[in-house]
Amino acid sequence: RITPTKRKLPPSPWWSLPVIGNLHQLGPNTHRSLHSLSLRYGPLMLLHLGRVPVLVVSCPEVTHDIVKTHDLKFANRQDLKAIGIYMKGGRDIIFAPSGEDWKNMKSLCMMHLFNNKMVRSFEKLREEEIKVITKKLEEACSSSSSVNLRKLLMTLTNDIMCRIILGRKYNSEEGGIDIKNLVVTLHECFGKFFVGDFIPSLAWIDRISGVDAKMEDINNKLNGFLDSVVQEHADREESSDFVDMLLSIQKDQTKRFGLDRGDIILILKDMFFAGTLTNFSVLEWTMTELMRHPECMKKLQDEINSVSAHNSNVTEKEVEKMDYLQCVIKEGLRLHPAAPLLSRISTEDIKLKGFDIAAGTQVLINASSILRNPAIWGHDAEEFKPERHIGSNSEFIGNDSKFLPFGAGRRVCPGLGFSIVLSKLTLANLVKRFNWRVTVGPGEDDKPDLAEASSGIDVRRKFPLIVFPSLVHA
Ligand code: HEM
Repeated sequence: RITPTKRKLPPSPWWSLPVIGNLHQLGPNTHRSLHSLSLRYGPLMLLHLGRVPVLVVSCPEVTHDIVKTHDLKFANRQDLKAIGIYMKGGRDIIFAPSGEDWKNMKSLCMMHLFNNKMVRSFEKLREEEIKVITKKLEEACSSSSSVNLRKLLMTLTNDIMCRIILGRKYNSEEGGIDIKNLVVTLHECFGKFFVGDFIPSLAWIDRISGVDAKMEDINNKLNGFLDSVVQEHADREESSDFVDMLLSIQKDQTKRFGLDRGDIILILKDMFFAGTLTNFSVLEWTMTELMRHPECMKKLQDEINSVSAHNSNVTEKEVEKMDYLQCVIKEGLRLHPAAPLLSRISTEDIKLKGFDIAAGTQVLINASSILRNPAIWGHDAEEFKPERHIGSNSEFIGNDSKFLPFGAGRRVCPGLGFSIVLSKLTLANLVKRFNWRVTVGPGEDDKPDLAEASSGIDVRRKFPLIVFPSLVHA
């Protein structure tokens, strides 16, 4: 290990308090506070959150070192109390340390859910569900009533995921438990401040304040619900969805890699936990930006109409020909990455940009700060400008460390292909069929706001996007 006296440490804010360290310098939107601090202390900055050293990275060069060059040494994520409650000692994909089990589970999801062929096979299902929401929007148009677009998009993405993963929809309209409400509450619990994570000697405060118990409670509810769904599948003959596939692997004794009921529940929980809020949030933010930039909305409408001239819904084949749509989605994700902070932990002592980083240092890559950096994106970095992506080589997969809305390296998001197809199809249909306003009639300031709210993991609009749609060809 590097001896403390010889260490060259990254800059730290000078105002660090006893016991809490730099905790008081973080506001409710952590990615924003970290960005402001990095403007003063540089793109590689060491904070002390209570007793925990946290390296904050806000530049693509060091990000590349972490997620590519030294990927193996940064392959694990930080260990938090909420994660312990979520995993209950089991094996999952999002938080588990990288190793054989994690690799097998991730490959299993890639093979049976997220490879290109599987993603394409869900085309009809996606188109059916999009028709359901366009019908609801048409009804709102005819009665000139407002629509909570967040609620609609959340239902859409959740219904699609439920059908693909669990075989049918689980929402309040279908009766019974609404899985998305459980997932949203679980996310909110992750966003709560667990004192014990940073000041272990004060961990008792979490028990008294009830954050532990609330998280345990919601986690148990979600586990219980998923367990009952798995049992329903185990009790029937037919085999058609992802749960059936997981159960068949569990039964197959010849497989090198075995799954038990706890593993199956954790994999399913991961899919909903990682896929629910991210998907709708990207769509809600992109619609927000399009409504704030009518010239971009018009350009997108023109592209969609030129490729998809008929009167019915846009299809996936058509969407693939739309270059500007791709730029719009990239720009939406650039300004509003659903997961603005990528979490890692160093497993060995290492040098980064000449600084000594000790093993066990938590690392937060501030993807959102990199995605808005004027030195990278130009003086108009804060502006929504899809044209900046025309001819760009930055792919969603994380080949370019300045554009990492889905992360990169071995921990890259496995659901990205699925999400991009869904985002494109949904957006194309919403924009082709409807005009959008935030007020009933022509208003002076007809623009949705950009206020953010962070749950600690994701960043969504602070207030749901309430809109008045009208039919384009009315
Ligand atoms: C627009 C939608 C989405 C966005 C923006 C997004 C973004 C991300 C990001 C930034 C990460 C962290 C990557 C890293 O640390 O390098 C991640 C991880 C992950 N995502 Fe997504 N995601 C989306 C949709 C989904 C969906 C639909 C699923 C599954 C149904 C999913 C499953 C996962 C899983 C399992 C991980 C953990 C991967 C690992 O640790 O190896 N995501 N996602």
